[in-house]
Amino acid sequence: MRLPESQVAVLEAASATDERTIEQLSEATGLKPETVTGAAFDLEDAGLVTVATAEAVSHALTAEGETYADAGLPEVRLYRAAVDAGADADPVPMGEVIGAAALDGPEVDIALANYARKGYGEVASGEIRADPEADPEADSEAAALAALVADEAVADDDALDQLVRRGLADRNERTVRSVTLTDEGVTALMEGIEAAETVDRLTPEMLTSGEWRDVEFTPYNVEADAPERQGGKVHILRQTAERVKDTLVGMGFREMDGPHADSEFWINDCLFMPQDHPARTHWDQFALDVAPMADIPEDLLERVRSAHLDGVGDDGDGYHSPWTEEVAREIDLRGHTTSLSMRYLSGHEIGDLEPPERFFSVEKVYRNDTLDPTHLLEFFQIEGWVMAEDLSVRDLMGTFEEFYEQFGITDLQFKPHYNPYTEPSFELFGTHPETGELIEIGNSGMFREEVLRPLGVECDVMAWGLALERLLMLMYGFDDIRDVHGTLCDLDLLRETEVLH
Ligand SMILES: N[C@@H](Cc1ccccc1)C(=O)O
Repeated sequence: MRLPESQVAVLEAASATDERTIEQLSEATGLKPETVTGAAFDLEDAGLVTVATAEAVSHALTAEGETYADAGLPEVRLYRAAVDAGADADPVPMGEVIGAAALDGPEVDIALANYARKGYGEVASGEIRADPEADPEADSEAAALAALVADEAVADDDALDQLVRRGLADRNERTVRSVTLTDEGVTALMEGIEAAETVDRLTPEMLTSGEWRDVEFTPYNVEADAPERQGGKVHILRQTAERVKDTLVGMGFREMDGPHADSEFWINDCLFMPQDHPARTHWDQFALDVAPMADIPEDLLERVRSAHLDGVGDDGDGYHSPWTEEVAREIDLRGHTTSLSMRYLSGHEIGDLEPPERFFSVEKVYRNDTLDPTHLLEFFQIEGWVMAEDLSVRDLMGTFEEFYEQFGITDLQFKPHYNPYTEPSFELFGTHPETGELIEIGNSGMFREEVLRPLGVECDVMAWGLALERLLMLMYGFDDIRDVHGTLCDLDLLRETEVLH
């Protein structure tokens, strides 16, 4: 029988009586594990070996686990310190024992929670008691921890599970394949096997010398285990942002850009947000301690000031509240990209605009929110507006329906809303594909006269700010935005999520 060299090597290293793992065979033959796996599968196809598959579980200490392996589990340290302080006879003040146990920060809570659970004693009204019968030497979690450090097998599954639950160890699973010779394999070996020299890659030398004509090529085995390679790829949020941009360009929009740190004038004042109104802090913007903005167009500044103080039009009315240029010139990180819409609509960005016009941006905004599954301190807003004669709310709704449909979202819901700068205003909602919950995906409306007049716009403008991350949640079913970006992101999720087209 003639077989490729690698198969001959594996066959010779395998045994009819003992299972040999791919790892062992790789060591015995000097071949790479993936080559051995490929050869083993080919030999199995030829009936010469069997390949068995098993899941092997192993545990490795986390950094926290390593710390406790050195210093001792917090609850054990607490018990020892309590006994030293005499708490096995009479209760002792907590503070004293915690100090003596050298427990610090979160370790205190960890120690207390596990102290009671393991029956080391109890803590009540600031005093600690230690059960004289308890034996820290018999602590099964401490024993499992010590065994893991020493690289020894741990038989106590409950203790291991508990370490994993406490975040002190990680559980790893991997597939282990083992090879055994079949009767045919043994016979073939006894009859003698000739190694056919095979070639696994074509080289330029083989081509020039003509040697390629005579060699035997190793067949590809696409099922062979191979090391996983993580190539770089464009972040899913960025991919979606690009798709949103393409979609809006396809709908006839042009892109706006502008400063992330901008004056309150463009962020708030142009939007008819009174300077002393909670709406100004409602954005909870990040204020920057930098020089105020000097170059605000004087005529526009004056018109905006007058809109705030006296209102717009004959029967207009202002806010009757203080308005100062100083506040208007202060710099914040923008809490929305509506600042860009103001810059463009004012004519100061790319000159005066004639209706109809459509603009958008997909850009970062910053808000001092509390982090939770649907909020980050920075996120991407899909800003947009349409300037035209005689726009109605139906145009606004129709535009959203057309836009979201491109992303497979067809169940939009609208809720009346209030913004100081639009009338009427609507919030948009979509249904989360996994949880079925309605989630807010955007805010919109028709800019009011008090916004448009000072900007010098004489026709209607409908506008919106949509959250890119929320769109992503509806498209992919993500339920925690912190998995997708920011410091807590889930790299495996990002690597494995298939891109939707
Ligand atoms: N600025 C609003 C969005 C919006 C833009 C334009 C008009 C209406 C609403 C927000 O951040 O929520």
